[in-house]
Amino acid sequence: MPTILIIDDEASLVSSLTFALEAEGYKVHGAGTGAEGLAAVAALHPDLVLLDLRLPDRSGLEVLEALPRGENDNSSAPQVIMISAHGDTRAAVKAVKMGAADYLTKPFDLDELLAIIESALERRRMACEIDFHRRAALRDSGLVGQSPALLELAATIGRVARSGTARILILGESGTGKALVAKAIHTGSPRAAGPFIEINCASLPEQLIEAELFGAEKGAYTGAHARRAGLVALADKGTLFLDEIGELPLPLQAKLLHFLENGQYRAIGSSASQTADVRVVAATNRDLAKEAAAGRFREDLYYRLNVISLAVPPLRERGDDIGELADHFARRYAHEEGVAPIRLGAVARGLLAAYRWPGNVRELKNLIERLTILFPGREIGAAELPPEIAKVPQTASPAAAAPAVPAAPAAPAAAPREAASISDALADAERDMLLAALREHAGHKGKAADSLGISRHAFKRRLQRLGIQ
Ligand SMILES: Nc1ncnc2c1ncn2[C@@H]1O[C@H](COP(=O)(O)OP(=O)(O)OP(=O)(O)O)[C@@H](O)[C@H]1O
Repeated sequence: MPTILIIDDEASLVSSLTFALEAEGYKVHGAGTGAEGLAAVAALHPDLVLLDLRLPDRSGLEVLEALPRGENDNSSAPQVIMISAHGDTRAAVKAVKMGAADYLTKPFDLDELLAIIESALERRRMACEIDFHRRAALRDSGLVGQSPALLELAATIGRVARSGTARILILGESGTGKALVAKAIHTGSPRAAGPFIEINCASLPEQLIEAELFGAEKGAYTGAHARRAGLVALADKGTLFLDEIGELPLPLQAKLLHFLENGQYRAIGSSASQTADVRVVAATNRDLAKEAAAGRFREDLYYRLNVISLAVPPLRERGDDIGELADHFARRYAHEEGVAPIRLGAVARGLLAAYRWPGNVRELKNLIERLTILFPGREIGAAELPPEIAKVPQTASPAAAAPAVPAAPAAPAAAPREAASISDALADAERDMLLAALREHAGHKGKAADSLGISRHAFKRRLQRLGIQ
């Protein structure tokens, strides 16, 4: 049952409207002043507010300004209908420009009021529904974050996924989550029951990528001991995700173009054409238009791939997502390591928010993993953070919400090379701790793991990752 709040100082109007609206099945509350009205909105979270333009303590426009807004996906904001007296029309129109759903001039007809209320509530229901679907799509995709930029991305993913065939080019800096976006497109598409196959075009030399993509006959090249199916064949009825497409060697670009144009391809060493029903989603952190202009990427392939392009924003433009992602990874790594999660203090949160994150979510994820190992269960302050983050200049990001940062020389804006040095510094610290624990326990891994408060399995995984024999 929708809740309506009437903010009006005319007691007789409030009581007659309350009577009429309750008879229509609404839950109704009244408030006689702007202050009372704002308190009632905060306490009752009404679905709709009937707001008089003239109130004893302040104007209706001031109250409207102080109410939660419906923008930025805040679908819980109430719909507002202004009630104006004769001669107040200009103010009422201004209210609509400020976000009110509609206005009525006294004296008004009850049927007219009911029709306006119903259509405003319908609008709110739709906003809530869209919001619900966006958030559900985000949850299912595994993309953590609630920033307007991410919600917008989730909405676009939902729209583009539906077609099931349109090719999509995902653009964004390294580590922003392009692979997760590709997976979300697959999961939200009619191909969801089919396979999702991923290949990183930068990971293999040319001939191996060709064999990987299109398959090869036995003996087609040195080392091809058996016939192998390509990923294109494996992705039949599903989605093929070509990560780092900008790195695909030129001769292979021609073969991919041929496949995109007519759905046909040929395995290495085979004379027969094969077909596959595949949706191609590609991703790159390069400016492909520029690469094409420079002759390093085929222009025709670029246009074939770029039917719809989708930009994943860098982490530094996602505001509150940084804190939410940090908490998410803190819980996840604590669970994996079998330790208590690290806690981020206010200073650490401010510093993380102000840092530029050249390696984006991947860099944040790695940082939280290392902090979990080094300081399980501890509160993280500036001292526990790597110097590049602890010393971030306050002006580093316009969105920076950094609290007082310890006096530090203004460091230049962080560059990828610095990110590598953060990782190196943390890896060194981790290596020292692991080796010290091993030495202390005469090479006994179980005891060394116990002394660091992590499981034996986690301990061995770390040794392996750091290449410690
Ligand atoms: N919004 C997010 N929520 C949770 N995890 C995320 C999010 N974005 C990225 N990640 C994680 O960060 C890491 C990097 O993401 P991903 O590999 O998708 O980035 P990418 O843009 O494809 O990087 P590259 O261009 O280097 O291939 C992954 O482990 C991914 O799971």
